[in-house]
Order: sequence, then structure tokens, then C-alpha cells
Amino acid sequence: MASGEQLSAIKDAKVLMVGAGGIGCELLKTLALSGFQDIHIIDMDTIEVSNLNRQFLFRQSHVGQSKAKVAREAVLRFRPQISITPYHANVKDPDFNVDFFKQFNVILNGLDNLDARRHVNRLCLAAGVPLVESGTTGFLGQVTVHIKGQTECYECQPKPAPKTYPVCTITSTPSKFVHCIVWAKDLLFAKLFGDKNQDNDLNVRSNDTASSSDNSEDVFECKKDEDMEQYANRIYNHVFGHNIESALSNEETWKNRNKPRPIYVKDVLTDEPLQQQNGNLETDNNVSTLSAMSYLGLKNPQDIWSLKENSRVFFAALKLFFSKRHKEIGNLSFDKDDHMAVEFVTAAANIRAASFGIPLHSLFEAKGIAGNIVHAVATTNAIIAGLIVIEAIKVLQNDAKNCRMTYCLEHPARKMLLMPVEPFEPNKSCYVCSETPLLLEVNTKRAKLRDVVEKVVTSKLGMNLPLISHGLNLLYEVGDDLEEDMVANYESNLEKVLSELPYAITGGTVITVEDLQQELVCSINIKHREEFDEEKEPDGMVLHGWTQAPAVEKKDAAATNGASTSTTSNSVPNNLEDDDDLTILESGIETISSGKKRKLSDVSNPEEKRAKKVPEQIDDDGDVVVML
Ligand SMILES: Nc1ncnc2c1ncn2[C@@H]1O[C@H](COP(=O)(O)OP(=O)(O)OP(=O)(O)O)[C@@H](O)[C@H]1O
Ligand SMILES: [Zn+2]
Repeated sequence: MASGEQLSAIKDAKVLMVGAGGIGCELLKTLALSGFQDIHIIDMDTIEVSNLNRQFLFRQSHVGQSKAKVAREAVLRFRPQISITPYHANVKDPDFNVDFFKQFNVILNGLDNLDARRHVNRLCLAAGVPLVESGTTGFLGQVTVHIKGQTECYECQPKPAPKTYPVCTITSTPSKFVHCIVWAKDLLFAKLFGDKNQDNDLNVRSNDTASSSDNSEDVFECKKDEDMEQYANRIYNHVFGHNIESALSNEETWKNRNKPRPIYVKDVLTDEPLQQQNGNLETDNNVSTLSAMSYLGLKNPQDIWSLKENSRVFFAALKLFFSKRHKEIGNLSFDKDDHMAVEFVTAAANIRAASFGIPLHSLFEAKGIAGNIVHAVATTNAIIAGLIVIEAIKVLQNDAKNCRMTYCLEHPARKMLLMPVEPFEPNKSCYVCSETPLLLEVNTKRAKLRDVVEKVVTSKLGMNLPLISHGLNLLYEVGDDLEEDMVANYESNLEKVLSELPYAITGGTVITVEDLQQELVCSINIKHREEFDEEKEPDGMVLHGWTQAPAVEKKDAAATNGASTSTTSNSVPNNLEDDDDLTILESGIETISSGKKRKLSDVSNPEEKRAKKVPEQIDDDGDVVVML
């Protein structure tokens, strides 16, 4: 039961929710039922069928409509007297500037990606509005409170980088199913259906192919005199047969590994001619569902198909793409919500897995791996939404000292499923919430301003509308209202080497980088360095003081709330690997055990100077969840 004070804080509050997905739907419902009267919601998405199993404000009839608007209508049905303002928009839109954020008493995040979370964090800092941040993955969840000057900001702690696999593991020596998925999705699918001009490591294998008489460049091109049947056959034989045979010729590679077996169409689809097995997909207008599976009568996505079934799905999906979706060829990239893409990738990954003696997987499992999906649990979202509201009420009552970051655990530790800990203090060297300068080691005689903008300012520092200056002199700026000659001037600066800019950047220079929308200003000290290790420092520059932790060995980032946020080629969720014991999430959730475990004793380690009180009843050995 809420006290009178709490009720009045709730009634007077104006709150902004960002994200109306898995957490957001629960949150809006709980806010409304708790008595909140003035709620604004930003969400850029429309409702998809795959949202309906856990986003209970949405129904089948809403598919395709704005999440923010439908969520509002659904809640107004049982709380008609409250005010809910929806924005079907990206929170990064310039309209949502610092002044917009200032009108709210608290911001509540129910997002699913690092980029948007960082952006909101910065706007909250600039506007001086507290942020309650959240994330869930499967049974795990967390809620954290960020109050400027009092607790750490969302970016005070390093966020782990997604894992990438060595190219040779993917192209030549896969040992896990996930390697086959990455190959099928990022190489084969991209090569056949994506942008032909993109670099693709499948080319390497094509060049190496000894037994193929084809010109390496043309292997994936359909030839003039070739029908779809012949083309599909040739691709199959090439990637699963010739390429494997060619790889086998390198004896060294297989000294300590199991040799793969080449698979040719004739070995698998022996009984009937292909045409008969798959029917004529190109001309069959009944393939209305555009699903290779349903065409072949394969019903259960949880079944593990045989090699033969996988081969038939491979052919059917490939032909369907070329015959029914030919307009998209050249522009496709893998999307976990594209059923045919998932069918194709599952089949191709399984055929490759069969070749390398790796256990085959069902379409359901393959989709999870390919889409970086951790299956969402509606109950976790509901628990987390409840915790967000509890923390929001404390924030609204100015009761920061009682705010907690709370972790929802998968297994109870000493009978507790929820673990509240005191929030960390701000990290004094956080470049976002403190004014600590960054240090950039760069070859100022070789690197161009464009390199710094792309590799540091936008990708690492996450700036949206950056402005770079040297003293009082502007070197670069982005914006809609710039004069033409300014734009031309900045464009020409981008192509200049740092030391040759009109206001030269050399060792010892301090540049200022700022984002006008986020109102974030960083100083970067420049240190000239001649050489960089191509493998370890592929950017050709190193930024110090920026808080991204290195990817954890064998383990990597996954998305939260069931969302796929993987933009990095070859990145997959580690938590789907067989020997998994650690999951690190973009949301900043980490479940910890074994080697990488951050024990409670570490959390309260005085050396960290970030010591916090931790509930005593939690066992040191119990798995815990900590915010990165
Ligand atoms: N930059 C952004 N601006 C506005 N809304 C965003 C932004 N980034 C993410 N979101 C929203 O955050 C919500 C996150 O919800 P959730 O994690 O449940 O993902 P989902 O997209 O609904 O589910 P799934 O990924 O499983 O299909 C989504 O509705 C998404 O549209
Ligand atoms: Zn910070």
C-alpha cells in the first residue's frame, strides 16, 4: 500500500518511458495501476507478430501499428482518466533535446540496445533528470538508478564488446554449430542475396578452389545458359563439396583436427531428380506463404532435420529467393524475422555442420543463435517493471539514499531471487559524467580527420551530431542548418591528414569533441605514435579512457529483451554455446560464474574504491549479477 507521501509524489509526476516493448508494456501497465497520471512514451517500432507472446498490451489486430500509440490506447481502456502521450519516433531524433527531457521528473528506460541507452543517459545528465535504467534476458534482469552527481551514470562502467570469431574458424575450421551459423549468415547468405560489392571471405575460398574450373569471381553469379536448378546445384557442390575438398588438401590444417567430409548433391539427394523433389518452385504460384518448410511439408520448427531434409530446404529456399523475391536480391541482409532467410541459414549451417561432424540443430535453435536471441520471459519483464516503478517512486520522493540497483537472478541465492545492492558512486574518470579528458594515440602524419570521426567520435563515443574544434577553431561539424561553403569546408577537412589540417593536430594538441544534442563535451589529448599493430590495433589508433571492456574470451554480448542488436559481423551470443557459464549483455547485465566471476567479495573490495554494501546473506559462491 502506498503512503500518502508516495501517492502525492506519484500523482504530481510527469514521467517519460523510452521503449514500449517487453519491459515497456509491463511498465506502462504498472505505472497506470500505481496511480501515475502523466506518462509520455517514445518508441520507434511497430508491432510484430513475434511481440505478441509477451507484450500483452498488443493483439493480433495491432500488428503493423505504432507500439507507443497502441500501448496508450490499451491502457486508457482501463485507466481512461490519465494522460498518456505517445511518440512514434526514435529517441535520438533532434526533437527530443535537453529541453524536452527537462520537462520530466524521471526517465524510465525499457530499451534493448546500447546505442539508445547511451544517448538517453547523456540527455538525462545534461537535463539533470534522474534515469531508471533496466534490462532483461531470459530469467535475468536488472534495474539501476542513475542520478547525476550521486550515483554512477550508465556509462561509468565498461560495456563488453561483442565477440567476433577469427575469420579462419568461420571459413575453414568450424568446431561449433555457432561457427556454421555465422558462416551461413554472414558469408553465404550475404554472398548470394546481399550486396555483391561487400567484402566477403567466401571469395577467398572460391579463389582457392582447385577442383572448380570456374573463374573465382563468377562462382556465385548465375550464368547465362544456366537454369535455377543448375545454378542451385552448382552452388551446393561448390560450397559444400569443392571448397571442403580444397581445404582438405592442406594437410597441416587437419593434423590435430577431425577432417571434414565434402558433401555433393549426388551423395545426398540420390533417389529422385531434384526437380521432382522440390517441384517447380519458380512457377508454382501456391508458394504463397513463401516458406521452404511448408512447401516441403516440414511442420515442426523444433524438429532436427536430416542432412537430406536440410539439403531440400536449402534448394527450396534458394529457389524461392531467386524466383519470388528476386527484386530484393543484392539488398538483403540477414534478418531473424525473415522466415525464409532463417530457413536458408538453418539448412546451410546444418549441411556445413554435417560436413564437419558437428551436431545438427533445429530451425528454432538455429534462429535463436543466428538472431542473437535469448528467449524472453514475460514474468521477468513484469518483475523488472515493478522494480522500475518502486525505484521511480523513491526518486520522485528525493529519497536517493534508499535507491537500490536490483538484480533478478535465475537461481535463488540464499533463498533470494531479487538482489538489491546500493548504487555505485560516479566513476571519477568517466568521460561522460566527469570532465576527465581522453587520450588518443594516433599517427598524426597518416590518419585523416575522417578516421578520427568514424573510428572514435561516432563509433566509440556514440556521438550523434558531433562538432570538433581545436582551441576556438572549428574543424568539423554536422547539422542541418550549415551554409553550403561550410559543409564543403568540413568535407575537405575530413580528407586531410591531421597534421595538415588548417589548424594542425599534432602530438600535444588538445581537441574538443562535443555533441550538441547530447550536450556532451570531451577533451581529447593527442599523442603522436608512428606504428600500430595491425592485428591488435586494427583502427590504427588507440583511445584511452573510453570505457569499453575487451570482449570476454569465448563469451560475448547478446541482446536484451529478446531483441537482436547484432550489427557486428560474426557476432553471436555466447550464452548459446554448450560450455557456457557467463552471459554478458549490452544492457549491462552479467551473470557470473567460474573464471570470470565477479564475486560479492570483489564488489566490496576496498581497493576498488567503489565498495558497496552487499546483503550479507548472499553467499560468496552464489552466482550474482552485477552491472558493468
Ligand atoms: N532508439 C530508439 N528509439 C525509440 N525506441 C527504441 C529505440 N531503440 C529501441 N527502441 C524500442 O525499445 C523496445 C525494446 O523492446 P524489446 O526489447 O521487447 O524489443 P522488441 O523489438 O519489442 O522485441 P524483439 O526484438 O524480440 O522483436 C522496442 O519496442 C524498440 O522499438
Ligand atoms: Zn559516468
